[in-house]
Amino acid sequence: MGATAKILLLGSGELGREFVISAKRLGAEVIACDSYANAPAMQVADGFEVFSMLDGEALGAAIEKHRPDLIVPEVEAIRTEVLKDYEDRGFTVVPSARATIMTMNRDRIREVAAQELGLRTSTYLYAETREEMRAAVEKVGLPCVVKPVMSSSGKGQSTVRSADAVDTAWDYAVAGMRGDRQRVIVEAFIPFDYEITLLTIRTRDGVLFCPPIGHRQERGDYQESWQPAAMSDSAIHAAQEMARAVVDNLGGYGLFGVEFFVVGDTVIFSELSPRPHDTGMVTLISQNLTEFDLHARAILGLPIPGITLHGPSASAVVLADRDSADFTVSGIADALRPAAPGVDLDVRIFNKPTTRPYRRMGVALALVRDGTVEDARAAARDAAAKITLTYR
Ligand SMILES: Nc1ncnc2c1ncn2[C@@H]1O[C@H](COP(=O)(O)OP(=O)(O)OP(=O)(O)O)[C@@H](O)[C@H]1O
Ligand SMILES: NCC(=O)N[C@@H]1O[C@H](COP(=O)([O-])[O-])[C@@H](O)[C@H]1O
Ligand SMILES: [Mg+2]
Repeated sequence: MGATAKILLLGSGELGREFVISAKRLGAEVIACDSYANAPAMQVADGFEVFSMLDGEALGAAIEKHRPDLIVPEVEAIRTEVLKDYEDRGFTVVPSARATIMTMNRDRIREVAAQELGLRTSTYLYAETREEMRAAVEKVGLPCVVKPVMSSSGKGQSTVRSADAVDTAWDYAVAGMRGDRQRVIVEAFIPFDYEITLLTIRTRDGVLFCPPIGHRQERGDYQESWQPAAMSDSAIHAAQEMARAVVDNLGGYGLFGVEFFVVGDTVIFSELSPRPHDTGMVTLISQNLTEFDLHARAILGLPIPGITLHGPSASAVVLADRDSADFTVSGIADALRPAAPGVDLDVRIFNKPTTRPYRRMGVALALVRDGTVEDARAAARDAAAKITLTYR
């Protein structure tokens, strides 16, 4: 086929879909994998495979069948030991098998950040039983945040505000955890002023940063994001140095979404994704190169001469509210009509085959040429509100 590189994409959601488009524009061939057919990235890829990424045998079989130049994880939940195995046999895992193992397990990345690198994090303890969790909550203090060590997008996460809530939080964490380790992290609740994602790109020519992205989360899941987040120079510098330390420790090439809480001028490391981040979808309108373009260039060894911001920008999510396999999406024309001049609007509709409560089905994007980040946030929220899901 004469492709520049053959990529096996592990996970085929909305982030994968945009990544496939970016990689294909640079001549790559992409085989998209996920646990269900017709996933968003499969719809735009060269080929697809349907299997659970947690099934080590099926994962190995897909790697053997396609013999990709690059294995690119798109979700956290992957049988990562298999990736390590194939890396040892000479395959390239993006950014590295170790990075996928460390970040899939909150306790492992926390140990690297807090113990090995000495970065500031929330106070934390681990627990493997209800009783241990009760003791951990007492030591860490109230309020605190409880999360399964293996989970993402807020699954199994809750905030404990009183001692009576310990049982409910434990049960919720156990129900929301994935993988075979019944273990939670109990973190002191950080009353942050704001939180950011710092998109950090590790390339052969060094480490690059995008302007910081602010975001708002509900139920541990992102609702809106904006760029640039207003931050002091010293806070940006502190976040960049922490992000650099973490990505250099993890190694490999690619884009990482490094999450921080900010209190005054104090920057606290939270966690990171060794791949494009959901809050980074704002870069689909805000930058000359999107986070997906940057990931593709970094892993293909292509130059990134500069990252420029077009102006204050924002993204706002479109969520479903029930389970359905028969629904339509409408209102796109209204969503794309700006209420004011000087505002660019766009949408991404993911075409997921089914809905479920709070499932992200699309995102609205806004860029204001002559205005503020607040204007961009309002424009993105208004556009998202115009998109409706009708269930049949
Ligand atoms: N210790 C904490 N104090 C205050 N808020 C917190 C704390 N930990 C998490 N949160 C809130 O919950 C959100 C989700 O937490 P976190 O990023 O750890 O979960 P996640 O499941 O990995 O999410 P994702 O996979 O979407 O990144 C954070 O962005 C923040 O808003
Ligand atoms: N915070 C991680 C994240 O945003 N991941 C993105 O969501 C998809 C899963 O969506 P689904 O649960 O709707 O299938 C993943 O495939 C990825 O694109
Ligand atoms: Mg997070």
